[in-house]
Amino acid sequence: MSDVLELVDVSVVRDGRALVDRVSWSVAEGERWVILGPNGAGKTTLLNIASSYLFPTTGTAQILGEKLGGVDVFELRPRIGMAGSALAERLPRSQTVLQTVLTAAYGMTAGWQEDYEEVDEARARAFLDRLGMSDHLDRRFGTLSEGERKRTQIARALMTDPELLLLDEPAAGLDLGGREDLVRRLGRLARDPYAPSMIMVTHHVEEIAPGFTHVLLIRRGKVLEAGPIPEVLTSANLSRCFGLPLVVENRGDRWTAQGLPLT
Ligand SMILES: Nc1ncnc2c1ncn2[C@@H]1O[C@H](COP(=O)(O)OP(=O)(O)OP(=O)(O)O)[C@@H](O)[C@H]1O
Repeated sequence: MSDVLELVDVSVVRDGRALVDRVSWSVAEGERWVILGPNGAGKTTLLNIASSYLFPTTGTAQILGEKLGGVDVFELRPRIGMAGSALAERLPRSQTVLQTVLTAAYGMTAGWQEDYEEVDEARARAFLDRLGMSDHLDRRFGTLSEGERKRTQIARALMTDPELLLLDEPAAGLDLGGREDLVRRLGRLARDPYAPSMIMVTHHVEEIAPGFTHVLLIRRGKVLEAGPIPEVLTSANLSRCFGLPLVVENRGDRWTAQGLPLT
């Protein structure tokens, strides 16, 4: 298996502070990673490097076999699918759901044209169907609920047939039903052998979908642990990561975590 992402001794320094501090991390083809850590730990910073939008201050980052700094990022970016609130803010609110997904095939966030290929439209419809959005194809993106918006974004991220899929807090802001619906859909995607390698940022172990294979725990810019979920996602490691005593439980193929009561 080849690496889709390889960070060696990567730091990102801003105003004299390391947001990400000497991180070495490899993601092999087919792996599905979760990045877990408290607010401000550096999760989004890591994802921004993986998406080629942020270059390390020191260290080297290789994405899909290409070294950041030595490759034209405009050739690299279509190979990476992204869904997250930063991107959602750039999507025009007046575009329909179908248009929102279809424009991704042309590397755009906007610019509806009449001459999109039928084959692209069929693909967009199929991805939206998979994400449970078939009933909303003509709805304006700006009128969607948070959950519908997240699912549209994931369909959009898949549209370019990416080799690496990056999801930044896909379940943030969803109610219980919305979260569980999304986790089921992400689980189906994660278990699909033809789906791209995946990296998902989250704050909650409850949002880890079945089929995800690895977890990276980050705190204050440093990687605490990284490896297969059953080995790394322990009460001791999660307590260290979030800075308070936590009990992690695994039921079936899902995870929960609870703080111990104050004495
Ligand atoms: N451009 C910047 N200049 C200075 N500090 C920054 C910059 N971007 C991010 N930071 C800081 O870097 C730290 C890590 O930010 P990052 O967004 O990666 O954390 P995160 O783990 O994704 O947090 P959250 O869970 O709250 O989204 C934070 O303290 C943030 O305030």
